Amino acid sequence: MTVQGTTEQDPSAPEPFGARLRRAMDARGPLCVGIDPHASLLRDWGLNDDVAGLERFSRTVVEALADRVAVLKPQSAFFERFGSRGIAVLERTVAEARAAGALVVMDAKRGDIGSTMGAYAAAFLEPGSPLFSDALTVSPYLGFGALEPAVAAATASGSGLFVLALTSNPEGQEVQRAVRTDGTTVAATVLRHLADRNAGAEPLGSFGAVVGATLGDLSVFDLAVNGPLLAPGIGAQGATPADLPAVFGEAVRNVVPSVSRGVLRHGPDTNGLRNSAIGFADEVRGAVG
Ligand SMILES: O=C(O)c1cc(=O)[nH]c(=O)n1[C@@H]1O[C@H](COP(=O)(O)O)[C@@H](O)[C@H]1O
Repeated sequence: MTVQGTTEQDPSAPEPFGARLRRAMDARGPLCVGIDPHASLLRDWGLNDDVAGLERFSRTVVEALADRVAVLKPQSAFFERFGSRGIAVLERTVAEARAAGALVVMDAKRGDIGSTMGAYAAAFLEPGSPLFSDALTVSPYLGFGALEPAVAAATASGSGLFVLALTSNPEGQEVQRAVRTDGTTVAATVLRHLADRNAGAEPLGSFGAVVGATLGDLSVFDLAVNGPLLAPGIGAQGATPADLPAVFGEAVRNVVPSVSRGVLRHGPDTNGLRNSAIGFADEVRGAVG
């Protein structure tokens, strides 16, 4: 309910993801490290490409980083490839990372018709679910409105979404930069929906966009969605923290740069992982101010 221009908060409502993320970014620096247990990384770490190797890898990343980086982002595919035992490792990874103080963004890129989207929302955004996470990556390419059950679940549980808008891979452009009959691009439409969802939220909305750090000048897009901008592509895909101001302009203050292999290649030594993450976080602070 709105009273004299302020929004009355239900004191029993969970704190929204956007507020929790802003605090974590201020306290720990704006950095997300991806947990992507590639078979090649398991090998490089001296681990077998099996469930035990997956568990050791994920535990090591959580032990090294969950008490110091703002966000950890497990990539579900690398766990799913081991079937139910891999999913069990993912469940433990999420729980242990959250218990150690990191916000967990589940990178599962889900998106389906609304009635099925409700089941994905139940899996990742409802408290009590074994894979409950602070936020989920979702695809709007069945229509932004099809994501409504996830928006509703996130609002109820104080979690968030990161909606694919302008992805870091070059192939994304044929879909995302396609021009609609009204002359706007598909990506601009996704960004506008996000701005609507986040209107009035303080200090930051809970509905973020995924916008690749690899994309060069994005000034034709209105990135002022009052929500976080998850920016993968730093490190292995060639972008650097120094690129962020030129890519994001004024919106850079809401960017959460994301690095996976660029940090993970410094394992299994926990100090190697920590120093790499600290190095990226310092570079981001230097570039963003
Ligand atoms: O949603 C994502 O995180 C994502 C979106 C995108 O546009 N590009 C992108 O690379 N990602 C993910 O970010 C991670 C990038 O990993 P690195 O290239 O190793 O840093 C992978 O887990 C990708 O699936």
